Amino acid sequence: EQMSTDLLAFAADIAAGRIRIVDLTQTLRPSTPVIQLPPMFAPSNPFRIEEISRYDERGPGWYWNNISCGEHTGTHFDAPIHWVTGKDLKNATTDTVPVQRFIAAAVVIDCSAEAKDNPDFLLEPEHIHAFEAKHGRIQAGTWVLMRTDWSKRTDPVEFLNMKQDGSHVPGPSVAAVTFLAKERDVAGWGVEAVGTDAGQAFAFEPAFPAHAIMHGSNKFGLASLTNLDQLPPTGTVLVTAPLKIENGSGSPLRVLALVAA
Ligand SMILES: O=C(O)C(=O)c1ccccc1S
Ligand SMILES: [Mn+2]
Repeated sequence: EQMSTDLLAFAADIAAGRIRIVDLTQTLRPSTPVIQLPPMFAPSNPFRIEEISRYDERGPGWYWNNISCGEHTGTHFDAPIHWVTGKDLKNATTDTVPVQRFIAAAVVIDCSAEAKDNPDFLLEPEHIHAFEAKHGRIQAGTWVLMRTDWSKRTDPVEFLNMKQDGSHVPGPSVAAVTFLAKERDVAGWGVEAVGTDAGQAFAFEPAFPAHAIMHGSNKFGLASLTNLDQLPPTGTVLVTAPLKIENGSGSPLRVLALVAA
């Protein structure tokens, strides 16, 4: 097929605001919530930033910091190698996934009303069918983003919503993940919550289906997204390039959405 885009005209459209860039990234700071696992499992470290110098005796002409955090912190990318189901896949780490896969179309399924009433709301195939009836079939290689407005919960306690029996945050059912991975061959699955699976997904079969099935099918995850309410249901192009960490399972990243103005 002939290339359909004049790249310089595309750049001019961005500069002129004819293409809007929406930042889907949460600001990364020490208070950024990280996934809460049961105490028997090793935890992910929170984000840390320590000043090296700030135009002072430690470095008169410059300001810089040391930073550290788990790969799965804040708005982050899940590579297929992250889950045991993807452990034998080729080109499945952050440094080996073909970069062609880091720019792709996206659709947004709005579940904000349902999630407002029920923190344990699960996206089911019926919701996907209703979306497609209205907006057309989800094309192969497209990201599917679940809008829940969960990122509006700026208090980390509210955002994690931990109770005695674990976290209560929305996500996809096993059937929905299976449909998206197997019947629609999507690029990956993205959410606003701290992780791509629902808070109670440890009890699903298979457990953590958005990880087990998406990564086992060589697909990606995006977690802790924000501003999905600024995107149309279809027509967005996402830029999702993680840090090129050798053998990395994921990384914090800046997720940019390109939308026709
Ligand atoms: O990938 C993640 O950030 C994530 O959600 C996760 C990470 C490790 C273990 C379980 C989960 S559920
Ligand atoms: Mn992750």
